[in-house]
Amino acid sequence: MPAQTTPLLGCIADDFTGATDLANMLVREGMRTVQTIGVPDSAPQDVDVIVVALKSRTAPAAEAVADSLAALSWLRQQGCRQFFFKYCSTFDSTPQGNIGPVTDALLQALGSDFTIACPVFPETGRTLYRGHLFIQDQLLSESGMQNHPLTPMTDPNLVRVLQQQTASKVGLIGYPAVSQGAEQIRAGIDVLRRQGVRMAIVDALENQDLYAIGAACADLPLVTGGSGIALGLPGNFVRTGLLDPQQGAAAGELPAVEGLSMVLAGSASKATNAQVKAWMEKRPAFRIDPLALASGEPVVAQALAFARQHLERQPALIYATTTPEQVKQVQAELGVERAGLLIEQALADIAAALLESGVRRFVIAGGETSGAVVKALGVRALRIGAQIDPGVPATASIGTTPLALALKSGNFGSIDFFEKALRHLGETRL
Ligand SMILES: Nc1ncnc2c1ncn2[C@@H]1O[C@H](COP(=O)(O)OP(=O)(O)O)[C@@H](O)[C@H]1O
Ligand SMILES: O=C(O)[C@@H](O)C(=O)COP(=O)(O)O
Repeated sequence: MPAQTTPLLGCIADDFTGATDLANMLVREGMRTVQTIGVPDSAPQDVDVIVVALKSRTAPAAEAVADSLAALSWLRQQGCRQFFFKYCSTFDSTPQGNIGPVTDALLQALGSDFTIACPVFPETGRTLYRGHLFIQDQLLSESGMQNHPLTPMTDPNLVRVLQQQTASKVGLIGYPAVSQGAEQIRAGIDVLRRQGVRMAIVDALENQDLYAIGAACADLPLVTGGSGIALGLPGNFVRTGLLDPQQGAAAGELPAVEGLSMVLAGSASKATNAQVKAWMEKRPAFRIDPLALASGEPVVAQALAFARQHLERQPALIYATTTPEQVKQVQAELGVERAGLLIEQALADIAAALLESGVRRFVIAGGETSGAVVKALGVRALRIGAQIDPGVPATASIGTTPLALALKSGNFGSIDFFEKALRHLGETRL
């Protein structure tokens, strides 16, 4: 079968590492995938999927809608046949949006009357039963997400949560139907459609459920969810002869990248804290102090001097990561936004200078942090490679200095993620 020349699936992701997570799933299922940073100037070649990464999760709803519609319009111009709106597996949103308003706008633009909403991602412990989202063994509202600074999730019932964000009728396809497979799910969709439901939360517990849901959604112009639900979509293209099933692992092949390596961590999440601690037990690390940054100390220059001292011999870590208590203290002193931006800017400046010094492999922890760093590195698009850990693939930059990158969402990755990721990117001095 000749390689597909027009992309099949067009995806819009509401944040940067979330986009990479989605792309990872699609590559795993044999689709060649490129992620762009916003709507790009030119179309990527030789791809089955394009994922446009936006920064719309916490933007005002009108802005999130406008950015998402612009991405949709561009993806339609590229010839995509089906569209996917990716949000967080913890359904991160406020009562004002943006999952509801963006879904409404995309449905309307596509002339469609129905879609599903399913954030389930079993490999990272996100399951949904009778409309209630669980994070491992806890309800969403007791998982720590109730304390999220921007999008506190205090209600685990996603039918209720989504209904608050939209005037469209929201329904549920429950586990009794889902567990019986694609045909029953399709029947459930038909029933809800007849009742005037426009968006259905869909229960799922295992990957097997996600494959069935994917098959049932073959004819929907728009599918929405976390990265898990994308597992079942590539099979639809294989069944209709549009995607070569032999492509398999080759979909994730990346060019080798030569050069020095560095880890940058701007995430303060629990998983990143553990990963930083594990790294520091064996390897060099430099802490960015936000208060020193704010008082004008030459923190960036000090971090670079540290890096240059180690880089020729082994990779090193520069991190702002700290405990929630210390983050709160810094935020009280500097303000939430200023603290975040100061650190993101410092890590971005450090990354740009490291690029000049020959660093070509970067492991970056944190969604916002990844956005800032990748921008400073001049990257506009990424080809997606093999999975490092659930939700995090190896990636390679396209159209700029060849770089190997791993962008980690704060909550993802095993405790030894940094070393593991560096090895995946081709670093041998570990
Ligand atoms: N020590 C710290 N004090 C205050 N803010 C911090 C600290 N370390 C990191 N931050 C900020 O916290 C935010 C973390 O967000 P992000 O990079 O998206 O990580 P995650 O994926 O874990 O949410 C960033 O804006 C970052 O600059
Ligand atoms: O779906 C997920 O959990 C991730 O892909 C994601 O979007 C995580 O967001 P951040 O933790 O803000 O990177």
